[in-house]
Amino acid sequence: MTDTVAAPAALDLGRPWRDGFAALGPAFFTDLRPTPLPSPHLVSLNGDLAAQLGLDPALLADPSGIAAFTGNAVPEGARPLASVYSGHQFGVWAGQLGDGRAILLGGIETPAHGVQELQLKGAGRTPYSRMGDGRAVLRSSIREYLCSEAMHGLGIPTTRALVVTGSPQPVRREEVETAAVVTRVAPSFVRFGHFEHFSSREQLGELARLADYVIDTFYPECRATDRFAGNAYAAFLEQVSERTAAMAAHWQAVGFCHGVMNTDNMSILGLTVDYGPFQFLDAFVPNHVCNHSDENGRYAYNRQPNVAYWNLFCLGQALLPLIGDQELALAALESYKAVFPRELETRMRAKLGLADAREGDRELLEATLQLLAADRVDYPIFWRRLSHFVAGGDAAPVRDLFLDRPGFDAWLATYEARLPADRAAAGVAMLRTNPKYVLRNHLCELAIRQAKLGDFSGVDDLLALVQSPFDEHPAHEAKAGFPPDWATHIEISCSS
Ligand SMILES: Nc1ncnc2c1ncn2[C@@H]1O[C@H](COP(=O)(O)OP(=O)(O)OP(=O)(O)O)[C@@H](O)[C@H]1O
Ligand SMILES: [Mg+2]
Repeated sequence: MTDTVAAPAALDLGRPWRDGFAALGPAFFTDLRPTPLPSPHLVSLNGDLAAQLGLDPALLADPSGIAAFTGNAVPEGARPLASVYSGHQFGVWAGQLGDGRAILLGGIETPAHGVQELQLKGAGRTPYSRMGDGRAVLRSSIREYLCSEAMHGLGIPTTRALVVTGSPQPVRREEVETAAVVTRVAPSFVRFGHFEHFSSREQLGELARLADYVIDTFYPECRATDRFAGNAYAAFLEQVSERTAAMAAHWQAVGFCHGVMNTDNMSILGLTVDYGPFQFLDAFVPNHVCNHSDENGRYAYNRQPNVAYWNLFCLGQALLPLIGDQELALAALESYKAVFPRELETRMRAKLGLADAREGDRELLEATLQLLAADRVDYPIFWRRLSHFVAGGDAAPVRDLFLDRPGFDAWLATYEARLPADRAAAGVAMLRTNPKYVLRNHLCELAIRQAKLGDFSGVDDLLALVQSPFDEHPAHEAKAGFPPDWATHIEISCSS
């Protein structure tokens, strides 16, 4: 008699699966199953998101759930696949890339959020892995999981993260680490790079098919537009430009550095996607570069808005065969230049507690940022302390952040004169705009160190904090404080 190991029963998520991306056909992906990992275990489960998706958290955390979200068993009804895309990396055409370690399970119908796709990141090699091992390490998976939810908690469009599982399987990076899989959730994982792929190969039928799918599913208003002489593809480019502008404005306002804004990491839905070497600013250093692999500082914090436009330009070029007229494509991209500054001003005005727009606001904002940059003031702490001051507190905790006290006093006088009459109300609004808890690098680092020792409580604690970043969490006061000195020495690279 031979030993047979019974395959784990396929998990039934209890939600209908919908063929969205998969219906595009085989030119767009390769059907394949994830590669199993040994002895999988739960690292952290996002119960809030599970509930929003209509999934039973207990089911996800039981052995069949862990097997499914590690890629060891395919859920009933899912159709796993890896998609092909191309892209510009660090400003250079990189040719074909694709999901080298991400496997899409498919889309599920949710009770309140339409169809949401589930994707496993780190689920094994695919035809697009090139030299890679198809894996993600525990460290980077925890960072992605927490940051997705931190962005969502801040109201920033993003892919979400449902669960992280880990395995003792060694994975070689700068040192030997262990494997993990993060399950991401989004209405679609289509990137600019998907369009660039088919356009660069002059596969115009596929290009149109992809654009039509994305427009009909996510931008149906483009079909009925009277803009651009009714050109739906130009209207689509304009919509994507506007969403990307809104996303970039959010990033700048909150002090988020993405780190790898390659066109293959730009979502066609304007979601923040691919959390690798990201960082939330500690000190306000406008040209801060968070990715240690980015030697030329292409993706520095203050370059992100221009890079987003550059990336949109690549998308525009890719869509040109469909739009059919270069002038129309350029006109569609123009919206970025109008929407980004408007969105940024709106966000920054909210951070300052200014409900309405007035003459001189731009100068006030410029002066604020110059003062912060000159003294490399801690960005989140400045805004939070300012919020408390406006809500009725003392100015001293804000003033203490600056070396240039006369400069600060002069700024404060201008600012106070501009504040609305109802300062208390402005202060309350500011406390809901300027987060107390930000997923700083050192907080991730501490939770990761603990997780590597098998204790995942630090991950769960941080998840709870970043999911309600504007609330007080008295037991975690220290996590709202200044970063320790060692935080400046944390080196985050593309290695993940
Ligand atoms: N360990 C790996 N194994 C296989 N392919 C990889 C690996 N790491 C990255 N890649 C691939 O290299 C390309 C660029 O990687 P990048 O770091 O932008 O993406 P990623 O972090 O893997 O994934 P995503 O963009 O889906 O979040 C992508 O095609 C990606 O799939
Ligand atoms: Mg990527």
